[in-house]
Amino acid sequence: MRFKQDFFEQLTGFYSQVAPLGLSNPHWLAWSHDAASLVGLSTPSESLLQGFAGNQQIEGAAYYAQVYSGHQFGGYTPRLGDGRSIILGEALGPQGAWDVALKGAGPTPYSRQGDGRAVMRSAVREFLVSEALHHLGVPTTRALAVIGSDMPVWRESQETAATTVRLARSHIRFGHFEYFSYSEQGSKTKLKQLLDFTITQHYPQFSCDSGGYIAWFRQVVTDTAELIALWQAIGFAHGVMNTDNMSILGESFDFGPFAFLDTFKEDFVCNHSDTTGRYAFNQQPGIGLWNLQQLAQALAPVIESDDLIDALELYQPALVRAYLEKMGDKLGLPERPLEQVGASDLQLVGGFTQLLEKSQLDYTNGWRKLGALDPSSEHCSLRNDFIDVVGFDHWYQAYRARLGPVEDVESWQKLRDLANPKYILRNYLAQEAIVAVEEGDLQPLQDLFQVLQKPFDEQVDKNHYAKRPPKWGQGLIMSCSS
Ligand SMILES: Nc1ncnc2c1ncn2[C@@H]1O[C@H](COP(=O)(O)OP(=O)(O)OP(=O)(O)O)[C@@H](O)[C@H]1O
Repeated sequence: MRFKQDFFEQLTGFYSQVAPLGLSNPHWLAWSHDAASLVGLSTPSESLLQGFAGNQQIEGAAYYAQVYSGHQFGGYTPRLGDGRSIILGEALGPQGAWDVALKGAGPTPYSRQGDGRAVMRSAVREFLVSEALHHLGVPTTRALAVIGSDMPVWRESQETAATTVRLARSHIRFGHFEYFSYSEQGSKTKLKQLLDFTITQHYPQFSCDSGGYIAWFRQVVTDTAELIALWQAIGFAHGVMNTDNMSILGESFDFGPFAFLDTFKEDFVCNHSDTTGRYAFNQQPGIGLWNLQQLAQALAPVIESDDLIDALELYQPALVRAYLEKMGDKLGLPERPLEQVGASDLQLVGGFTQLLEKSQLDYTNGWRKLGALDPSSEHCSLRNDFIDVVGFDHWYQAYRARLGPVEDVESWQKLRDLANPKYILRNYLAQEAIVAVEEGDLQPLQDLFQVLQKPFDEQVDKNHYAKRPPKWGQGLIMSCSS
């Protein structure tokens, strides 16, 4: 790997240098060839293993933990920072540079009471979901590998430590801006420095002046809206949308108790600690805006408030536009100007998801089946899946009216398969793979990973990966202690 160290060299005072503690008896648990190629790597090697485990220095790496703060469950925590993640620098790849971070590499000055470690199950989950989301077409941080070890770590019981090697185009979070806005006692210097760095590195189309700043913020607002629209379309619940978990680049970031919806439930909560449902599935769009409002407040010392407020107005329309575009693809609707069909298309989408919810049907499979039907036929085979058959008939009538004539049904169905994935990372599948890893068998993890890399394809002999959870896995919520 070849590194540049722009963050490290240009933003002194925004991080602490820290050495990883190392892992005993490290071994590869997972490796993503696709992610590895982004930083010019092809195959795993012993020296990479020892390097990523923190047992050996990696040439050119700087080893630092960034400082940031953030709103957690609505309350402001003035100082967070990378408590268990050490960044090596920006690795140069064929399509640009990627931050490489060792998540779970040991304590840092920001660890507070934590041990700086990640347990195997959470490292494997982060690996799988990062790569799964990427292959579903959702912007996300990537995962290059997971290193396991025999090092004991205590959570609710004894587990083993592991490290996820994370790639991110940037690790800058909303919380970085909050930290440098609120902790510098009125000095705008660092906030401006961070803003200029972000723009120069990641938004070269904008200038580092007042016009460029507001153009940049407008872009952040729409990028965030579009990301959340994709989550809603694909049925992904993040679970902990704190502002320190929001990437400034609008990528999915920091995976804890996340879940893809199985049985559709609009207000599904995937996080045990979220007792009020703040981060419920149907709250995500509103929370995205709330988080942007916090970011705007942090930026107020350097961008005019009126401009920030105007930019926030872009959020709702951008989200609706992106959501309707995605759902229109799922439904196969012919394109029409949004002003004409926006409201009725939203009703059509809502009508279908309500039917799914009433009949407790699976979100992903429900859409996949819809895309496989013959819309030229008045009789829909799908109707028997629904309890509310009359409701379904009404909906189907409205759907066909909006669709209009479909000439080539086969091509129409093929296009639907590209919009309605067959394979998602169901919690029970992740759990089965994790249990196998605990028992020393890596095959189920590798097989699952293989399937998730082609989520839209019909894969021979892989139908069981598309099945709804067995009883033990229904509504499975993962532990938050990671
Ligand atoms: N075991 C741990 N030891 C030290 N710090 C921790 C530990 N677990 C979480 N933290 C810190 O607590 C804060 C909130 O944790 P959160 O789970 O949101 O992040 P994370 O998953 O650890 O890291 P990231 O946001 O980089 O993916 C972060 O500052 C994080 O570094």
